[in-house]
Amino acid sequence: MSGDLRSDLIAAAKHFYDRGWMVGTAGNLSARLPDGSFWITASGRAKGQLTEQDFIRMNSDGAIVEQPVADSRPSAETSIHLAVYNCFPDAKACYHVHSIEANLVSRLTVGDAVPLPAIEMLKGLGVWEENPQVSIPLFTNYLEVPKIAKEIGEFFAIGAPSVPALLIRDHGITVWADSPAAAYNYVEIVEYIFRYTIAARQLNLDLRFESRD
Ligand SMILES: CSCCC(=O)C(=O)COP(=O)(O)O
Ligand SMILES: [Zn+2]
Repeated sequence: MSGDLRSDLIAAAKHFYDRGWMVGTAGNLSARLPDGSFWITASGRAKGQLTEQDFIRMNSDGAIVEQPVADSRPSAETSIHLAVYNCFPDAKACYHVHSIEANLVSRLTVGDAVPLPAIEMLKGLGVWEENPQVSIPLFTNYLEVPKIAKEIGEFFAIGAPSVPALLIRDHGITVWADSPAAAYNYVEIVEYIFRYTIAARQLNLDLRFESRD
């Protein structure tokens, strides 16, 4: 049955909603099936109360292949999920949430990449280095979502980022992973790092690495 992944998405959305990251219908989640199609949240649904009827199955060309509720529409940000799946063939889940911290961090950054503090939690995003110097790419939040998706696709066509995540300014994060469980963890880790970044800023902490020499 192709609907099994929806239970993972429902549980994740409920958790993210409870954390305050998917309030007021914000955010969208998708998970990809072995045939390349993916379940994605229908647009405008309350993410803390999803049921299996609140999803639409799309193919890799962006066409609807299964629609449990006739008048539902796929997420307004489906083009971003398509861009991610197109750029990262191993991605099996793509999660997008809106948190206050992500929005604040995007305002603290002038350029097109958010430098991440060199903290242990980076290992959870696959960064196993001494004093890692990594960043999350930051994209402009155009009103026209396909324009955001186009810039994401063009950027990742050049090369994969150090971490499986991106930030859209004044909007929110998107992560991708080889399973729904891993995408869930990536959202939690990125949000932790952003909370850390805001707290460090409030304490006037210098986040650059300092040796004892
Ligand atoms: C108040 S949410 C505004 C739209 C958005 O950014 C979002 O993530 C939810 O859009 P969807 O069409 O997926 O419900
Ligand atoms: Zn959004």
